[in-house]
Amino acid sequence: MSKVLVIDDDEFIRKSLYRLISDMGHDTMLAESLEHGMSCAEQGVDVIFLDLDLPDGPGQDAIDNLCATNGKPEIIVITGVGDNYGAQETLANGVWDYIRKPASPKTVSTSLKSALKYRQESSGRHDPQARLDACGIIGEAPATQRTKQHILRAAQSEASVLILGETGVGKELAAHAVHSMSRRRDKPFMVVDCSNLSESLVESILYGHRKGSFTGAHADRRGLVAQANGGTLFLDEVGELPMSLQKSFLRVLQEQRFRPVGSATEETSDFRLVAATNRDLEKMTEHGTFRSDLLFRLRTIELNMPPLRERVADIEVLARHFLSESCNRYAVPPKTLSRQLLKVLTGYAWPGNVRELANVMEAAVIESGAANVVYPKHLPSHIRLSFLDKPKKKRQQNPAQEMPLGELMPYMEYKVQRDRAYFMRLMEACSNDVSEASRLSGLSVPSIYRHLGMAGIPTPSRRRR
Ligand SMILES: Nc1ncnc2c1ncn2[C@@H]1O[C@H](COP(=O)(O)OP(=O)(O)OP(=O)(O)O)[C@@H](O)[C@H]1O
Repeated sequence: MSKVLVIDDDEFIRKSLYRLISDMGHDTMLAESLEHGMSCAEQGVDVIFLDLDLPDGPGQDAIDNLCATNGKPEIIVITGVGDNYGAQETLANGVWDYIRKPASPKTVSTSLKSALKYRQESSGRHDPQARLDACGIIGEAPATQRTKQHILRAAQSEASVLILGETGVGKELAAHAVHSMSRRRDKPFMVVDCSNLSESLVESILYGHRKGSFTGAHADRRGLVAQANGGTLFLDEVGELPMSLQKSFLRVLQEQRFRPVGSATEETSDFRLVAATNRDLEKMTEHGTFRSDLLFRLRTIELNMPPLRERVADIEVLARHFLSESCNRYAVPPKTLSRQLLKVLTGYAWPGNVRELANVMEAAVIESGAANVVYPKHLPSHIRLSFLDKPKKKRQQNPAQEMPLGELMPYMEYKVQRDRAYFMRLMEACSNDVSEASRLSGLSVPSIYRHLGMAGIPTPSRRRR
């Protein structure tokens, strides 16, 4: 017996669905509003029939939250003819099915049965969340959890997916996850790196060629499109796809037919398309460097990968992961991260995102040598400097600015306070290593000691040479 929730403000519909679903042997809950529906869904349900026009808001706005509830339910939208939120948008949002009212009992029961069958099969294989974790996507920050939910839903559909995000955010990882969680998981995942397609060989790389079709074509060769048959074709850096190729490629995407170079006949390939880019494709279409019809074809589902600075809560777990990965790679005993180092890492903006963090942790493992704790001094200096530049509290940024006129302190006193804040932060970033502080600040070692003394900061004992 499965648990089914009906969220609809129309009492007649609620009652009819209740009878139909209960007769099918399922436990049925009814809710007349989004708020009530959400509290029922929190109890864990398998399928939700969701009306879009509800008294306390549009149903489509609640799809994400309903999908994220305990039971990770499938959603079947059941909506009146007048609603302008269309089937395409709904399905692109990862909804299981879209039914128009008035719906026959057969339509409703068929849709419910297929959703439940899918759940049974997929839970038999694995818990979707566990499968997602197995795809190697680390992080539990709210923005990451939302992304994971979107990946899960994208994987359940067959629609084209366009993954957007800055460099190094994990777009390729997400594309892999969409494939590994889809019904095509046992078939090939073929990557086309569009930034690396040489104009002369591009057609042969994508569509293959026949022996003798050009100099150097010594044998028949299958292209990436043919190799993706049954699986997923991943167009990485799709914004770099040469304009000259965009038109012919659009046709291939639409018809799933292509002609190998030198062949008289066309071949077909049943592939699911996933593309990724860090470029602004909308803007590119405005500038005429990307075809709008191709963009339209690529982005049935859009997945936005948030930058690392918007999921600070993930930095620690990712840093630990890359630290342990690098320790294994370099066959050194496991290391731990110092508290100060975590502060520096979480305060940095990570323009290169997760890839930059992975590289930094690898460099820190090398830099820390035999030490079993990694300190800020093992980080590249630009990261430590950014920590120094960053005010701890607004007040320290410029104490004078926030000072009411009546409280203006004598300049020398103000300067002492500012210096003290700087040197405290410097020593924290350098884990109290004066030579390191000297290197980072550009001051001599004796000068550092002098400043520490003047600022009343306890001085670390001088190292013997
Ligand atoms: N959430 C994550 N958990 C674990 N590893 C991650 C995560 N996100 C990214 N990575 C790792 O970071 C590196 C960069 O990720 P990926 O290549 O997927 O980024 P990208 O957005 O495709 O980059 P680019 O735009 O430069 O092609 C990879 O080694 C990937 O495994």
